[in-house]
Amino acid sequence: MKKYVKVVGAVIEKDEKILCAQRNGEKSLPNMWEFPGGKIEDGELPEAALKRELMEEMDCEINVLDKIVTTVYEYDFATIELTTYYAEMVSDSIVLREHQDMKWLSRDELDSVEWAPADIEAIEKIKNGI
Ligand SMILES: Nc1nc2c([nH]c(=O)n2[C@H]2C[C@H](O)[C@@H](COP(=O)(O)OP(=O)(O)OP(=O)(O)O)O2)c(=O)[nH]1
Repeated sequence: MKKYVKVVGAVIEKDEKILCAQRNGEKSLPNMWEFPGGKIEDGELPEAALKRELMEEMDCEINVLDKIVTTVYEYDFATIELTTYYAEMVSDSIVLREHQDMKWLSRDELDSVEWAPADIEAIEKIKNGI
């Protein structure tokens, strides 16, 4: 059976723009865009996992706000359960430690990059202001 992996993603909004991060070319889903975050460890609360991942990946402290949606998506390499949360930055800067690029996009611009398929449901909700 395929691996079932629980993942959290942060939808960080600042000045009406949303932080979008581009995956590394050597990883699964190469060059695709996603929300920063990652796998929940055993016994970890989703919100704590999100704060930890943002520190590890972007050297960025966040406050986790409302949950957006949980989507289960079956890739060929794993089944991913992605839960997205709105979040706000506490730190005022970002250091890209794992992603190859980042962009701040308005809701209207979100379709201008190629999102990981598991993210599409969240993108639709965000575009509709949910
Ligand atoms: N962080 C994050 N991961 C996502 C999103 N959408 C999506 O399909 N994923 C997938 C990519 C990865 O397979 C997995 C998250 O794993 P990870 O971030 O901890 O680890 P990773 O990039 O090294 O992934 P992997 O190469 O081990 O598969 O979830 C998203 O919006 N944010």
